[in-house]
Formats: sequence, structure tokens, C-alpha cells
Amino acid sequence: MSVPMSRALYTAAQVRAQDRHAIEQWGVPGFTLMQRAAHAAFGVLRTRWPQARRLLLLCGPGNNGGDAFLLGALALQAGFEVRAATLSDTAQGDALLARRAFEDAGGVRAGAVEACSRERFDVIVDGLFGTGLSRAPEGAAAQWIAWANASGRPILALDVPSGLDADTGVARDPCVRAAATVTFVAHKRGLFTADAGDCCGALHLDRLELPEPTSPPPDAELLRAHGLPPRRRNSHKGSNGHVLALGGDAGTGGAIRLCSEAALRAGAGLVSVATRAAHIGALNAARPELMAHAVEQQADLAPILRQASVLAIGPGLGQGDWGRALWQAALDCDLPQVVDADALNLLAAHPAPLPARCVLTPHPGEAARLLQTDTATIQADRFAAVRELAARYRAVVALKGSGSLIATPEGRVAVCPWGNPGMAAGGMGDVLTGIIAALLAQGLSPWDAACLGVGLHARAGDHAAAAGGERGLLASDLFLPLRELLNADPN
Ligand SMILES: NC(=O)C1=CN([C@@H]2O[C@H](COP(=O)(O)OP(=O)(O)OC[C@H]3O[C@@H](n4cnc5c(N)ncnc54)[C@H](OP(=O)(O)O)[C@@H]3O)[C@@H](O)[C@H]2O)[C@H](O)CC1
Ligand SMILES: [K+]
Repeated sequence: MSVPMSRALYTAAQVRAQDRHAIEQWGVPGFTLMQRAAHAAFGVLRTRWPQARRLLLLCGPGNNGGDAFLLGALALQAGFEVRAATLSDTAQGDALLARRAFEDAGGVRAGAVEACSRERFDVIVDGLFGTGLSRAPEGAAAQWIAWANASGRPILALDVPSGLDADTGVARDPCVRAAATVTFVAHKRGLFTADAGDCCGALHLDRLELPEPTSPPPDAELLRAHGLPPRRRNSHKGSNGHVLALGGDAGTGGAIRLCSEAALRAGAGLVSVATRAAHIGALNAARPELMAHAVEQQADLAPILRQASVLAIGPGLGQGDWGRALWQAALDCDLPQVVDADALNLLAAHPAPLPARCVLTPHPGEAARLLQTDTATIQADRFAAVRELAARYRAVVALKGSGSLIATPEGRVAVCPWGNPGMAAGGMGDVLTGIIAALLAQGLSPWDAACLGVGLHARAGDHAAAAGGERGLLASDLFLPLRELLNADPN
């Protein structure tokens, strides 16, 4: 299945191979690519900062620096005042040609960046490192990045914010925090997960006039924004599945309430809840559309399980005897299910084969337990972690966090470009579990349900944050935008 370039995500090595292919196979000189990159970046600069007239270029030793020099030459020809701070005089090849073009255009190389007063520059152009970054910036590069980040001036990053790993999205220390990034040829997958959201600013892609690559296939793909098509007129409540949400041990009844209400809001025809007797009254009062069942022992569950078409297990489940009994019942039944929270922790503690058509929704801590590692290792390469989880547990996995990733056991990966820090709040995961369960109940495959569910959840969070701010965002604030986005599919 082909992915449009706007949604195709590549590793840095794949993009560098595309650069080489353009140069060697299509005969496009590297310097020409660099000129196109400079034009693209200068165009973004003039659009975002139309009043800007004074630029400071931070130029690294390689072709990323070359991009910056050629942007500087264009700016000089347009009447800008430009200073270039260069890391070293080791530029070679195209980067050396670019530096000479800058000097021929009257470009002046700045002395120590600290000598450049903050007031003198409207925009700082980050041409230190791109896809060639191989380690944390050090020495003068590190000092310049820290100075630029603290300068109060907007930074335009070329190709990749310097210090950001283009493959993992991990920001080395220090890392440029750009107001905008213009990336060239193709999207690098690291621009969409981990620390990327804090470093890239507004992201622009320019293909540098290269045709779409035929091979290799992209390493991952961005989710696309969509909902579900209108329902058949001739529908009844049995037409849209029956989700059974299992969880809510003593003191955690809210989690299973959020999960089950989210399943209703995401279009499940019927939603039952198997939870502690103590929560039944509150559930019925709060959301009478739910069918709440008091379950105190596994035997209470059998008749309810027979009615369900999809399970959602984990929110507020706990890891005590009660939770373990419900988890074992879920493992023993061959229904599609979403496995979250303490059900994941029970799976990590007591590995067991999962029924087919499962979706696991770990946050990085749960993922670490599932892979017997630590959270830092998960976050150091989220792509590798989500692929390992999906392969080991033979299930679709949604690894939550900034830039959530979804993977199949075969290694296909989708990346969510939406969401905001306001969603780092209690209950958000419970809502996601209910959404994915409802989409499974409406007949979507685990992959489609996970991709659509993660996308709707994040977009609903962005809509709710736009309406009232990120801080104080509640999981239940997602319900109204969720419903609107779900029904917005134009197809
Ligand atoms: N024709 C093309 O390929 C095009 C490339 N574009 C731009 O080019 C960069 C990639 O350029 P490249 O020269 O491969 O690498 P960088 O410019 O990103 O890095 C320069 C060198 O910096 C060294 N390095 C790496 N990390 C550090 C560090 N932390 N401190 C100091 N120096 C570092 C590294 O050399 P080492 O041997 O020391 O590892 C790099 O070689 C791409 O991102 C685009 O911006 C055009 O845009 C399109 C055409
Ligand atoms: K850069």
C-alpha cells in the first residue's frame, strides 16, 4: 500500500539514500539540491517573519551549514543584513562552494556568537547539523545552541533542529528549540515523536522538486485525520457491537466509568460494565445508558461475557485477586479486546498467550515492564520498542506518549502527529481504551481501530485544549469533540 509523501516517514539513512539517488541516478547535482533547500527555507522565513531583515546564520561543518550559507546569500541579494557564525573552516565539497557563494554575495562571518547582541538579529538560522548529527553537540556548537535558545529570537531550523536525533526524536543535550523547521526531501520519522514536539516548532516539508521515491518503502507513516462514514439508515443498537468494560476495583471506579462512557461516545451500540458492586449505583446515576453489572467473583462474569462482542480490560482493574480473576477470564475468551493499565501489568508479570485481535495500549512505563527493561530505554527508541512489543505479544500495540506510535506484529508503524501536554492527565488512557474498543465493536480491524482511535483521541484532546487551554484539561472534556470528529468523515 503506497503512502503519500506528505504522510511517509523515513529514517535519516533512507533520506540520505534518496539524496544520493537523486545525485547519482537522476544527475541532480548536490549543490543544486542545496540551492533548492535554501530557496525553500528562505521562502518559509519570509512568510513567517515578513518584517525580518537581520539574520544570524549558525553554520556547521557539513551540508547543513551549506544550506544556511546559500540561504544567507539569497538574503543578502534581497537586501538583508546577514552574519554567519561558522563552527570550523573544514567545509568541503558543496558546503565549501556554498560558503564561497555567501562570501561572494558580500557575506560577513561573525566572530564569537556571544559578541552578537541579541537585538541585532530578527531570526537565527540553525544550519549546524542535520541528518549528519552523530552525537550530542559539543564545544562551541553546544554553547551556540544554548545561546540561541536563550536569545529570545526565533530560530528557523534547517532540515532537523540541531541536536535532535532524526531517527528517534530524542533531543540530545543541548538541542535547538526552533520556532519552525523546514525539512528537505522527505519527513524523517524522528520529527514526530519523543522530544520532537518541543524542538521542531511549525514543520514544513519541501521535496526539493524530487519525484516520489519508488523504493525503499517508508519506515513508518503518519496517521490521517478521518472519522467513520455515516451509518446505514437501517441500523439497530445490535448493529454496532457490544463492548464489555472490565475494571474498577475498590477506589478506582472512575477509570472504568471513563472507559465505558468513551465506548458509548465512540459509537458502540451497547456497553456493559463488569465492576465491583460498590460502583454500580454511581455508574447508573452518572450514565444510565451503561449496563452496569456487579461482579465479585469470576462466576458472576460468565453470563455477561456471552453477551459481549469486544472486551476492554484494565482501567482500575488492580492487580489483586479480583483483578487477576477478571484478567484470566478475558484471556480464556476469544473475543477481540483492548488490554490496558493493570491488565498490561498482569500480562507483564505473568506472560500468557493473548487471544487474536488484541490491541495493547501501554504508556512507556507499562511498555518497560512488558519488555523487562526500563522507561528510559523505551523512550530512547520508541520505534524499536513498539515494534518489539507488537512482535513479542503478537498484537497491535499503541505506545502512548508524545507522538504515539502504533505497530503491527509484522512491523508496520503509524505515528500520531496530534495531542498536547494537557492530555498527560489521569483518565486520558481510560478514554482511549474505550474508544478503541468501540471501534473494534463496530467492525474495524485491530490495526484500523487502534489507528483511528489514537487519532480521534489526540485530535479531540487538541480541540478541547484549543477551547479552554491545556492545563486543567479533563479526560471527560474529550467526549464532545470526540463525537464531532468521529462523525465528521466526509466519505
Ligand atoms: N546533497 C545532499 O545530501 C543534501 C543535503 N542537504 C543537507 O545536508 C545535511 C546533511 O549534511 P551532512 O554533511 O551529511 O551532515 P550535517 O551537515 O548534518 O553534519 C555535518 C557534520 O557534522 C559532524 N558532526 C556530527 N555531530 C556532531 C557534533 N555533535 N559536534 C560536532 N560535529 C558533529 C559530522 O561529522 P563527524 O565525522 O564528526 O560525525 C557531520 O558530517 C542535511 O541534513 C541537509 O540539511 C540538503 O538539504 C539537500 C541536499
Ligand atoms: K539544523
